[in-house]
Amino acid sequence: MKAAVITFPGSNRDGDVAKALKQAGAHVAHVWHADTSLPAGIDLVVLPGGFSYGDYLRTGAIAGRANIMDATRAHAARGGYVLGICNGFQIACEAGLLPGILMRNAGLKFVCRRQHLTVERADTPYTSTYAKGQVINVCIAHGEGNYIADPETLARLEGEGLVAFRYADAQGNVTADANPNGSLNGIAGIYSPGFNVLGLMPHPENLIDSLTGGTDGRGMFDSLMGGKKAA
Ligand SMILES: NC(=O)CC[C@H](N)C(=O)O
Repeated sequence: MKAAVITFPGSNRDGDVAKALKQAGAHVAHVWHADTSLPAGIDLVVLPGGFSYGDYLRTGAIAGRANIMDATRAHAARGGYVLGICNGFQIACEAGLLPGILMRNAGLKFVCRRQHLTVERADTPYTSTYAKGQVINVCIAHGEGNYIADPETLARLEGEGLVAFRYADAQGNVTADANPNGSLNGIAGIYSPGFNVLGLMPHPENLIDSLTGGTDGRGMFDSLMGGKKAA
């Protein structure tokens, strides 16, 4: 698989996600946000985490209008994979790749901690190495992860099974206490209707090595590479 990792001014997890992709067996190209086209033969576009444009205006709002986003939208419209992680999820929403928006955390504080998630379904290109309902332990680091959508959009996401992950406790209970940011229905990530676009606030790219926190994030990259089981 060929992946393009986009770097925006203020991206800071582009190197991390490139490492995770390479570990899973992907070929990785680095692409600057001001470029107007993607390298030939790209299967996956990654919008990485960070603080594009210092989170000014609204987080992701300026990056969502970068030159490369036209090519990214065209790639998604062709059914190509787009993975937006944290700031990348915010950018994907601002660019119209995914519905809804990420608001300031309900507690108005930046939250950096370990977090359990439920894997809502295991029949998608991003989750085939997980089990449905599996509880994974990853990390979060964001100030604006409070997922909001209008009631019709939320009902559609739920009705069409487009919620990818929810914030949960260690037992997999989706409770207000386990919700770090106030997201509606505990939503931590969502898919596009074709399951080719995934946006999520947690950082799977930082859970790929048992020496540094665990491997619960590896499955997402292994799934994309064709579903081999995470080691
Ligand atoms: N780690 C990140 O990507 C942070 C995302 C964003 N800048 C926020 O704080 O909400």
